[in-house]
Amino acid sequence: MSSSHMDNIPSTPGKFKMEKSSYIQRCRHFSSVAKLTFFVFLGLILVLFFKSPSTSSLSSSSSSPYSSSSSIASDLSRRSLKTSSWGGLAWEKRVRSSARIRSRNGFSVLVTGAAGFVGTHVSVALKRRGDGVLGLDNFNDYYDPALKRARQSLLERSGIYIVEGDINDAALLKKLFELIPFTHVMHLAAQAGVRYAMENPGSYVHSNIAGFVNLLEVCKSANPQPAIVWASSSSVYGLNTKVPFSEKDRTDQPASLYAATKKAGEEIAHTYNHIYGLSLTGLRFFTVYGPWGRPDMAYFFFTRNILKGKSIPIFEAANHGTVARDFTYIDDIVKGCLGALDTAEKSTGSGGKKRAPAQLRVFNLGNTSPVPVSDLVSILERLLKVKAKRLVMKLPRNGDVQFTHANISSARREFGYKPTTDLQTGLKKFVRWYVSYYGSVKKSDQ
Ligand SMILES: O=C(O)[C@H]1O[C@H](OP(=O)(O)OP(=O)(O)OC[C@H]2O[C@@H](n3ccc(=O)[nH]c3=O)[C@H](O)[C@@H]2O)[C@H](O)[C@@H](O)[C@H]1O
Repeated sequence: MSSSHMDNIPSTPGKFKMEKSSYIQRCRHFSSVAKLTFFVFLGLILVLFFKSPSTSSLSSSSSSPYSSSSSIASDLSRRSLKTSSWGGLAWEKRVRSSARIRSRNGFSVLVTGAAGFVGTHVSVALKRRGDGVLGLDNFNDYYDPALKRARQSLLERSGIYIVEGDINDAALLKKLFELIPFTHVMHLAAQAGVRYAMENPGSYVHSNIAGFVNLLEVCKSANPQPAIVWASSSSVYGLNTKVPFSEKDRTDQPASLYAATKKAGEEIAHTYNHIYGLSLTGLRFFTVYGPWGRPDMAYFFFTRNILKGKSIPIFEAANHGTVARDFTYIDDIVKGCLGALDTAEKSTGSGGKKRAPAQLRVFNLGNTSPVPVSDLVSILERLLKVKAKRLVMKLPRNGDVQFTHANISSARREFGYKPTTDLQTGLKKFVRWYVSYYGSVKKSDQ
């Protein structure tokens, strides 16, 4: 445990050593054991002090309910900038090989969050059509990292290498851009989940704001600057009541910190586009589901709990009001991501300077047909052939909105986005995957 604490002192080991050596020199002037003890004690306090910003940015109940970990120390280590060893000729060879373009006019794409749900699917699709793909992921334990490792194996089989590191690690990002002149960045690394933001607000700031800024800083200085497509969220519509949600609607009333950090991302994108000429496209995903999905999402843990005979909490709004989502199937989202990449114009800056105005876009990627959560449960019951133990409860005030509904005309116009999978069809594919992945579902204990 203590060695991992030492490992976690972010980017300060050199500084720490310097303090230690000057401390030793100063010790020579103090002969008494009492003074020595005092300085050792002071040193310890200083070390704790320098560690405190990263510590205090995380709430005390920071472990994820979706992971097996329950200690703050574990959370600190997963948020650490420490990157598992990178560098060296063999590593560079893997990076280059993964990013090698194999089709005429193909892209070379850095996919952040490549071991995540959407990241895995997008990476495979890009590779399949001949683009060079390099993944980046910090493999944090917000939810079961074994699932992320399984996705990694899947990508490995397609020839995609995932560099293990955090988007806050500027040295690593710079190195990757030194090795590969990425034409595009598909930025999907984020702290997801609406309700978890109340438990661990710091993780949202770390990944969705600080990490995004760090990535943009590296992109703006890269030569050539890549075009960036990144994951925003339907949650930015917050308390907006006008339906369906259009990109022109107001997004200044977020209902969760998650939504607020995604909205902040959109404003940050504006800034980097304005100052540095970075081409930026934000995609507002609407409750994406499907095979290899996220275990923290309702459709996923409802499935698990129904199969285990456990009750599932189904939220309803005031006066028995329906809670509904514009659930969007992963394959439709992948098409939207590729469409956005294909229509992204080049960034216009170089050497960290803007040369001309650059493209700045935001698109809804939804399904355009909201489904009540209770209907989602009915579909799962039919597919699983098990009756759910429904526990209907009031929509908690923890960031959830009552409904979402996407207007997708903008994405349709720009790149022909047209979702084709209804919830019944998509959930059927999800359930088939779930059963094959977890084997005998009765035994599954994720
Ligand atoms: O579109 C987005 O941008 C976001 O989509 C997703 O958020 P949500 O739409 O909230 O999905 P999800 O948690 O699966 O809840 C689904 C429904 O089940 C209801 N719900 C949930 C939990 C529960 O115990 N009971 C319940 O009824 C709940 O009220 C809701 O109506 C992503 O997680 C998020 O990262 C972000 O990408």
